[in-house]
Amino acid sequence: MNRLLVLVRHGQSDWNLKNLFTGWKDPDLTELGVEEAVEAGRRLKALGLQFDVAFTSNLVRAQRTCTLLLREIGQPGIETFEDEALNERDYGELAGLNKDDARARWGEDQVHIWRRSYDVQPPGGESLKDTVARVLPYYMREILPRVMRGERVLVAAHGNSLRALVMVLDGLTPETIPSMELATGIPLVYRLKADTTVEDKKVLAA
Ligand SMILES: O=C(O)[C@@H](CO)OP(=O)(O)O
Repeated sequence: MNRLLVLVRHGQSDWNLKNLFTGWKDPDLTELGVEEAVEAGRRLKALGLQFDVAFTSNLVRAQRTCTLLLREIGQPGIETFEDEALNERDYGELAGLNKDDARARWGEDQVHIWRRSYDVQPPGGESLKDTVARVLPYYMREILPRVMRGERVLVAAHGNSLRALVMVLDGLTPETIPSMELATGIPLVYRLKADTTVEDKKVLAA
């Protein structure tokens, strides 16, 4: 059985380019972001991968990435579910601030803790732990059962909502997750075992 699960972070957004904390704000893709989404499709196509269903967030950068990728692999319009459970981590009061300005104001270490620690919340926002607490139930309820039925599943989402999933799939811990980064537009191709753990993982980097 297939049990194919592909995770892809959206292509570069306007706010990635401007180095702004984004969270639940809704900027579109840049030209490079569009190209990254198309390139992700090309890499999946080169492996002959096709999908039965796709999941994305309710933010435009992930939705467009999903649409562009599916068009590139010749599957526009397959069943696609949009849900805020897959949204980026909410960056609270940091949203819209420049990351370098934040480092100058609060210090490199504090900003790194807000961005990459497991359980420290940025002011007014979600920690990765909070993000896991909303992404994981959605994965268990909506995504995993389809993978287990042999459907080939695409998830186009965000750096931290996907770090939440990768943490669980790869068995990372609060100590090891801070060094885990997800590049824009690079598909992670998982095959799962019948017991829902990972049989095989490929990172489709250049
Ligand atoms: O700003 C954000 O929403 C995220 C992703 O772009 O940033 P970070 O990598 O700092 O978690």
